[in-house]
Amino acid sequence: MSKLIRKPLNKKEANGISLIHEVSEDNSDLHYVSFKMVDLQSGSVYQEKLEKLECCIVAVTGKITVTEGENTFEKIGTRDSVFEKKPTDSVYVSNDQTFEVRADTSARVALCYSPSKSQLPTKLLQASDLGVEKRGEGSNKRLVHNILPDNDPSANSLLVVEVFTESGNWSSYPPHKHDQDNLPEESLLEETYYHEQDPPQGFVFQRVYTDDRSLDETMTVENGDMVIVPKGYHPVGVPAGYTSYYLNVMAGPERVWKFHNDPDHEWILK
Ligand SMILES: O=C(O)C[C@@H](O)[C@H](O)C(=O)CO
Repeated sequence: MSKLIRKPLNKKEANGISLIHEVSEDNSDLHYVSFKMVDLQSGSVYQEKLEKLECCIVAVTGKITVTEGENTFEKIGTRDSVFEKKPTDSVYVSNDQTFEVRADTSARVALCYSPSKSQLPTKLLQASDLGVEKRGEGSNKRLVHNILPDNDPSANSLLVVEVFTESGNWSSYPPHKHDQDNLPEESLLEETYYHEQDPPQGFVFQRVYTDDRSLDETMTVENGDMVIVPKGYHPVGVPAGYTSYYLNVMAGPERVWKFHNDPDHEWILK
């Protein structure tokens, strides 16, 4: 199996917490992005003290109460399934802060991390304030919820977005990459994908490849899998009958999303 794909851990920890995914510098080739997905039983509490990292706490499903110092955001979260396609609530917590996530209902919570040295205010990223985009045309259409886009100054290095791609469509397509620290031409952003499909027995195909094909992995990605994109193009194809969801986390030396399309396939945009 490719070292870029991760199957759910489903590791039951203490007090009603299950670790679904943990991606970090210790177990991947990533240096900027790290990620945890946890399931919380109703009433359970997840606590963490951040060092020189910032964190976007995404209420993927269910309702949670997030506390950091004097800040309390009660019963946030908007959906029982991502496939309700409603934007959801998140909370930004900066470096050197300690936060707590209490599950008001059973909840799946994404913890999206990247480097941060200059502390910014803790902030609720309210669902109703998120930018929603309908991108693409033909069989290249997708729906994008911008949770922490690069034009939102709430974070130092973190970018978070979720994408819905319907039956028979492609996304992250035409294939693009952002693996060169060469602004204004291209930015260097590592990326992770947390995938779900509806109905859940579905799968999508994702290819991660470089111009010189020194990296060229095509993966069958199933419900709950993660894909790690340290570099290269990373298109996703969705078979007929299924809807794809993925949550992207990106980070790099500059908080700018400036991608470069694969010149072999850019013609489809014309
Ligand atoms: O536009 C899309 O299809 C989503 C992708 O841009 C995805 O968020 C990504 O690959 C970001 O680099």
